[in-house]
Amino acid sequence: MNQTSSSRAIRPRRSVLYLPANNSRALGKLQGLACDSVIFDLEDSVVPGAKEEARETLRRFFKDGHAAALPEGMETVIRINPLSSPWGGEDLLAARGCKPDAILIPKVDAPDDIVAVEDALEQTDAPPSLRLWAMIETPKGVMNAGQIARTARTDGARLDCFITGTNDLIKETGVAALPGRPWLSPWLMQIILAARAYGLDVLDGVFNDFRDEPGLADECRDGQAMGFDGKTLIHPAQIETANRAFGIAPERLAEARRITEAFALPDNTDRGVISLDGRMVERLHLDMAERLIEKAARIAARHDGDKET
Ligand SMILES: CC(C)(COP(=O)(O)OP(=O)(O)OC[C@H]1O[C@@H](n2cnc3c(N)ncnc32)[C@H](O)[C@@H]1OP(=O)(O)O)[C@@H](O)C(=O)NCCC(=O)NCCSC(=O)C[C@H](O)C(=O)O
Ligand SMILES: [Mg+2]
Repeated sequence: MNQTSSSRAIRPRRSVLYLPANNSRALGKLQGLACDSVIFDLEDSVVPGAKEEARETLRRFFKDGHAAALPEGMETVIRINPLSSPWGGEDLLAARGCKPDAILIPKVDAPDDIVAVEDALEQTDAPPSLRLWAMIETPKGVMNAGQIARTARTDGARLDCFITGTNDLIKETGVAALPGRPWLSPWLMQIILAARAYGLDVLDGVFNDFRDEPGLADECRDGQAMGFDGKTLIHPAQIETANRAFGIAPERLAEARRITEAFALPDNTDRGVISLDGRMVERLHLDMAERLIEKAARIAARHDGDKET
């Protein structure tokens, strides 16, 4: 069955932090961070000569229980190198052995790149709960985004989330990296549309200037308005800004509650459309309000978990 954006699982992915898998100091910091997800990177932040060391550091991190001890609800993702690269096969085996929540495939050009990883995982009896995330960051990836997202419809599919790789897209296309992303945005919107057509989450690319908080806040605001679920990050200093931008403001939550309460009134239970404060409100708005309330509850649960640790 096709999963639509209103039926997909709700999982806060406001702030998704990359961390080079061979950076032990950064790994040691994770426990105290409030990001919703972490991506342990074996790809671009690790030079070829350090790939094996990075895999080994990651294996130990998971084996010694450090991943299990992360704050409740923090999702763990491992970014492997492409299967077509000299490191991809070993990375996939190492990632599978770590048992993260998801494996992130970079530079996905076409559906076959997802299918190849799914097939390889089948050989290892990977549990059905292991998800796949895909980076859309090449011209072909953008052009084929709909077909790639469509693989999520097949039986046993693992694809769950797209990430836009804006640095690679800028490199591959020569598009200007300007504030407000005027030329990049049409491609980002295309990726968002493809993800939504098949019920996937979709995350915005990184903001490289990690000391420019106002710049990050602007880009997060734009990303949220474009429809992204959250932002990928490179530095702990960026987490709070992303959590705020992709979180749920009290006014939005209050409005959602008013919509659910209005539809629950005896006069309105059988009505498809009602009037609220001079505005038309339909059942699709009720669906949106219910999802927003559930998402707010999941975010609150994340923070309760943070307090306990
Ligand atoms: C960008 C950095 C290299 C900056 O590092 P550094 O100069 O060490 O920063 P600070 O001195 O300000 O760090 C302060 C402390 O915070 C820890 N730290 C830094 N970054 C992280 C992190 N990502 N996760 C956890 N902890 C972190 C430092 O260890 C310091 O701690 P301490 O020493 O105890 O004081 C660095 O931030 C970094 O490496 N970031 C991640 C880079 C990365 O993963 N890049 C690849 C993913 S982005 C990408 O590929 C985009 C995509 O594919 C595309 O195409 O767009
Ligand atoms: Mg990239």
